[in-house]
Amino acid sequence: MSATTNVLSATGLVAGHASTPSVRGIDLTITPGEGSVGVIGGSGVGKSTLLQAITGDLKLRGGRVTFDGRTVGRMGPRDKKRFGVAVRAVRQNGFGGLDPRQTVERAVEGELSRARKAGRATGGTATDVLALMFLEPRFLGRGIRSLSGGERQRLALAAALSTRPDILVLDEPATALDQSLKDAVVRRLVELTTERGTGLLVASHDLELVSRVCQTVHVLADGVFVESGTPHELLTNPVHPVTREIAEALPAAVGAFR
Ligand SMILES: Nc1ncnc2c1ncn2[C@@H]1O[C@H](COP(=O)(O)OP(=O)(O)OP(=O)(O)O)[C@@H](O)[C@H]1O
Repeated sequence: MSATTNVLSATGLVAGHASTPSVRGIDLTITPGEGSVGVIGGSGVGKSTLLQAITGDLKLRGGRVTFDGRTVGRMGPRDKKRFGVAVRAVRQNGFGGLDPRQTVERAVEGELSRARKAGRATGGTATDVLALMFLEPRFLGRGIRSLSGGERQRLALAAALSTRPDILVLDEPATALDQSLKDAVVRRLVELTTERGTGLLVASHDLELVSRVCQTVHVLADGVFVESGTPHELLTNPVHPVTREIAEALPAAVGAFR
């Protein structure tokens, strides 16, 4: 895969659920193999809305989203199918596209089978998929609905990773995890996406997480990007008051990034 294929790009994106759009004039590019992009901002600023708009799950009010040069909202069935496999999203509190009525094993097997049919090299079993996110084989027989929030979050991440997408879009990927699991999950995410050249877009209110995963970070406030930079730049020299507030709220223990 060359660095210029399978690029997901938003230009002048405007989107929202209510009458006033939550996000406006957003420009964003995720290029597989060229580092991860983070969107940081407080509660309700529009992070999930932005991610839904970028993945084609929410109609745009303005602007354009393209994947590999094709406009996402206007794809024919073939391109749409390809897009669905190439760009995987794990929503906040979601099931990662898995059917919550199924057992973990059945859902993961279905996922692997779809990925194989789409020509994605999965080369593993359902047990291997669970191991990606430190879930033991004993979970295979469990119903997805019966999982705890943290188990479900890790299953959704593992399932998305198992299909080897070109781009992974994650909305608050670690909110349900305790600190030690969060550390392990973040390390694994960085390791796998770096090794595979997966483009990663992560939205979170958690600057520590975003700083550890992303090379470029955009600060979202009042629906617009107010500042962008590397995590180090935003932490050491925050310019916008919102960035300053977020940086100052970070525990001193994250001094490695300052
Ligand atoms: N389905 C919906 N219908 C109406 N309004 C919505 C809907 N989903 C989100 N909103 C509103 O859109 C705005 C942006 O919400 P969004 O979920 O994108 O924010 P967020 O930054 O992801 O927040 P959080 O960090 O709390 O999850 C909020 O005012 C929210 O109440």
